[in-house]
Amino acid sequence: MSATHHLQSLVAKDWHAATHHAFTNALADGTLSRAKMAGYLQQDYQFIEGFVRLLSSAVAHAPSLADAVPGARFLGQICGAENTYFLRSLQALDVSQTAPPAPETTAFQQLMDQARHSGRYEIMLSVLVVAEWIYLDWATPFENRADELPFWLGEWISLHSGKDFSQVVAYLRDQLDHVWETLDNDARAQVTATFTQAVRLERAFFDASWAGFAVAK
Ligand SMILES: Cc1ncc(CN)c(N)n1
Repeated sequence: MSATHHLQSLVAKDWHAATHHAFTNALADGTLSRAKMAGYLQQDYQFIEGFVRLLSSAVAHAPSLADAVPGARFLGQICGAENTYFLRSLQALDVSQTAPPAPETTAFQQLMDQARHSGRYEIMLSVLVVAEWIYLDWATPFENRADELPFWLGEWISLHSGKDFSQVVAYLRDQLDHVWETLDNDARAQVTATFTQAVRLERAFFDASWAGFAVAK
């Protein structure tokens, strides 16, 4: 079993809850209210800011240029198509680009900052793998529905499914699988704790999104 499958197996319950969530089910069948999607996007746009800094740091810590290039390409995708998606969606939903951070957002920002400041590639990867793999898992079964939905729902599925995004997740997992082999038991325990916490926070973020974040006009 690969290291990343082993880590996933340790948090199977939270993983399943985060990838089969009422929020994403409603998003994919088009029944998610505009207000819930708007609240989610306002919070998630703040998550993206920390994510970009974390991914940039992981690119800087990659052991070789070959290991860095797919991460740098993904950074371009987040800062390009994904950033534009947020701005277009928030505008279409007629809400502000900014909102006070919810506790679930702050918790994620703190974990990402901690991972970035650790200066350790494997800790950065632990958060990145969880964040992208969970999204690939929930979005992939809905890939064929994206075109029938309003763009602020459909494009969120398209951005997190398909061949290119699967390759991003495969790359991040491969990086973590390789570095895991070089780690001693203490370092593995720290990766496990970070991975576990990231999965918990993903689940909590969807729980709060489904309950409904306050929407800033
Ligand atoms: C909270 C969260 N986790 C992951 C992703 C996937 N990029 C996201 N947009 N937001």
